[in-house]
Amino acid sequence: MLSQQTWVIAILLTTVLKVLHSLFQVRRLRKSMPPGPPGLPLLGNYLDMGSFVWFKFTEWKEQYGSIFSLNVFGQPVIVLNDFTTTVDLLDRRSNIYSSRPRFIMANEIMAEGLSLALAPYGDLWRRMRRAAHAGFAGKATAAYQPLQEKESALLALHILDDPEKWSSHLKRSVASTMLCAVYGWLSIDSSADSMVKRINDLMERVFHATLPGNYLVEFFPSMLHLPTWMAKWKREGLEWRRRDTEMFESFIGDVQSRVQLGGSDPCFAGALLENRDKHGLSYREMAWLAGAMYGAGAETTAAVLDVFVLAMVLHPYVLHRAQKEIDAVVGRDRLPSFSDKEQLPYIDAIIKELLRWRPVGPLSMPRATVQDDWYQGYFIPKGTLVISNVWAINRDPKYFPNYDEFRPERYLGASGQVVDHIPDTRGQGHMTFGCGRRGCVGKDFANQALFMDIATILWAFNIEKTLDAKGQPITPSKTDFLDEGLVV
Ligand code: HEM
Repeated sequence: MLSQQTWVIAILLTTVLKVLHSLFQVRRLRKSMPPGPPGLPLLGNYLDMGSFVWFKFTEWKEQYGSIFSLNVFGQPVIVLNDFTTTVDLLDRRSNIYSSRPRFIMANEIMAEGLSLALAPYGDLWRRMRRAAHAGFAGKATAAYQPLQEKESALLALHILDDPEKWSSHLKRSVASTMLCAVYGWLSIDSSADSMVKRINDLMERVFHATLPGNYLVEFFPSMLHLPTWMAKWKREGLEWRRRDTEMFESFIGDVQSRVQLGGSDPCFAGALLENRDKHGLSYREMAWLAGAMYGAGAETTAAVLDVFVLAMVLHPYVLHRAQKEIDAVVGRDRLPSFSDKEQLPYIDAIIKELLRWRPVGPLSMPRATVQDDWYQGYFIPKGTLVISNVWAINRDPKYFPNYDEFRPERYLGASGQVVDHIPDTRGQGHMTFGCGRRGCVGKDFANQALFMDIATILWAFNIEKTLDAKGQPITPSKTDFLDEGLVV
């Protein structure tokens, strides 16, 4: 057995050697990589970044163009800033650009490597992604429509009862829809529900662990080999893994018991269990996959609905035009339903514009390359971290004149129907769901949920500025951001 001192020396030595090696290597490589800001010795561009880094990237886009490179502590990074470059690499060269960087704490330690969203490109990701796609994408999404209609009506009732708490109602409603879709649960009454709280705490820990700088092991992977008695973070991470695995396994176990008794509503976890052999997933893999679907879908969708409320307060003419459309198609005797969708193109245009105007993930999720590549005469080495600057991509003046304005009309043609004028986004009209094999697997489900919630809210309510103590309307800022890790 090695002594404590030997461990520390061995790990320090390996770490120093590896850092020096990558620093020299990245200096040499950057000569043939896309251009970019020079950076400092050792740190590279680390200090240039700070918070709300997508603004800095967008400034650099003006200077260096649609693709530029950075070096962060010896890690080569490229940033993609327009539709063409992003689709060329992430979609057309999906076989090279579909992995994720290593998330040692968030995936390897805390999730036993079983997080679909953080997993490297490979067999486990492929099996999980296929199962997620079968349950949540394309035609499968229609099965969730009755649930989404019911949850939107409940959302309207809750807002009617207590309009001041609109944001908590939105969170509750999205969490409830996701949990019912994943586990076939009955509606969740409150966003303070103990199960919702447990899963949200887990998600918060995961987001915290994915942020650069929170765990040194991300920069110095050899620290992973430290024994637990020397590394509190590792002890904690493994304990969280034990508890979270237990929780997810109990959720899916509960679905299994209900299925066996013949009393389970159709749900994603039920379908996973039923198709277990076809997807080739173990019990534990299914448990983590089901949990991941909730985690990836809840905060993101709720954040878009918050942006919707902001956009309506700031642009009453949009609200009035949408309400006119709804009144003409739906009337006052019934709630909107999915059967109205074709006749409500302005609602679809609002959703696209919300996702374009304030992407809740302005830098998407990072990718990593699995082999060396050349693009436009530039070298992109294996292991490069790839960031899509969705903020800049969605504000390309070539496609979106006056890009800072919230104007759903930009997605409508002369006859008032939604037009697909952005090449290669497969009808989305923005880059907020990412693209290629690793793009958002829940985008159809999310678009559907947004449609039902937004149509129902606009049918039921006006949304207006609140008043200050003197009775004057308060205009909320359109340029303040709250960065919560996964969503902004
Ligand atoms: C409006 C709401 C949503 C937004 C803005 C959003 C956005 C994203 C983005 C940007 C990515 C990374 C894409 C990439 O790497 O190119 C992603 C991945 C993912 N999303 Fe969504 N998402 C939303 C809703 C959902 C929902 C409702 C679900 C589940 C039903 C979901 C499940 C996932 C999963 C599992 C991944 C990881 C996919 C992988 O790594 O293979 N998302 N999402």
